[in-house]
Amino acid sequence: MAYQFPALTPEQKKELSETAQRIVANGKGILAADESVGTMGNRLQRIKVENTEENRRQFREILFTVDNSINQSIGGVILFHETLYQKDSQGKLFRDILKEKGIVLGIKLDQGGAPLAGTNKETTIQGLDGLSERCAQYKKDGVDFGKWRAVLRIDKQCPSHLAIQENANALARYASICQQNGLVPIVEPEVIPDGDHDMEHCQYVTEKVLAAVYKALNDHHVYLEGTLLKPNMVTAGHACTKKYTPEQVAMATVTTLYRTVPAAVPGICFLSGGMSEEDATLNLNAINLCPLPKPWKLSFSYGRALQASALAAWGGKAANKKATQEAFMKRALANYQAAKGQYVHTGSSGAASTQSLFTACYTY
Ligand SMILES: O=P(O)(O)OC[C@@]1(O)O[C@H](CO)[C@@H](O)[C@@H]1O
Repeated sequence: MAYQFPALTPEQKKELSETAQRIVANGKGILAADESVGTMGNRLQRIKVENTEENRRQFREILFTVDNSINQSIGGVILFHETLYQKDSQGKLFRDILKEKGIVLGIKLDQGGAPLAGTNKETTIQGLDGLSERCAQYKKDGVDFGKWRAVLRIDKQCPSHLAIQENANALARYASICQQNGLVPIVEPEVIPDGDHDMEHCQYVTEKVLAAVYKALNDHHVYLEGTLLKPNMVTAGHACTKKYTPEQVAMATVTTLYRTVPAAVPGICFLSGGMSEEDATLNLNAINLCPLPKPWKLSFSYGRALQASALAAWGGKAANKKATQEAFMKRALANYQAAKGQYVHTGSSGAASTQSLFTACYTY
């Protein structure tokens, strides 16, 4: 079939693929600091801090003003709309602080779930209306990548064929719109860990979901070299009684990716999905040591697993800035090492780093 209507110019493709590669270069990963106001409220509630714009700003200021050497382990930061336009206490925009560190700016573009009628409470994700205009504005404001999270659940009759197809199509449409506006799309189809299913069942479902996503991306003429994938690791459900080692998780995860994700994709940055900080690091390390072909960079785009210790150390008090930054830096460094398969667990982790960060039905 002749290719008569190219979607992107060679210059656009070059920019997109260079940006994607930069984010995951040399063991770097992503800090997912794009919690919506509601999600951030849940995080702050755990440490008994009120969910005000000022408190959200203060915590994020502490993270973003960490030592410049953070740029060795963090290649990109995903922001929520509010944060992109916030400033530090000296009046400097967060986005300028991050850019000066050489960190690529990303933005959450999805706008929450809507029910798919006739299914077992499944959803599709909203945010396609006006997306092109939003992307164009964000690009002007210094953003170079986007994120869209679709949620799939394992349950009776779930995920349904409809939910898989509908979410794959929305992800592909979003990815195409991002690329038209010069943003690298992070494609995030998350199979959430709710349920008592075993790891093998998660593998079966994740393979079906990813295969549908890559078919849809191809149908929408998405340039894979200018994308990043943000998948779940293949794990047992949170309530499953059978336990699996990081090596078993790694084998199931890489097998799944090898069967479904084209080698043209430069990087796969896992979400942490409620794993403890330490488990997320150990699993990523095992994934990078897995003896299967791995044509992509295998890195992280963690929200909870990069911020839990830092949030606990902060506790809403400015006086805890140093301890908060140390906790964040420690996790960033550990995951950078894991992205190279060089993490060595020392056994000196704090209590917060081994605590499960699971939230039931984590759908927003
Ligand atoms: O699973 P984690 O690593 O905590 O977060 C993954 C993530 O995609 O889900 C959150 C909710 O959309 C976002 O804040 C974040 O980017």
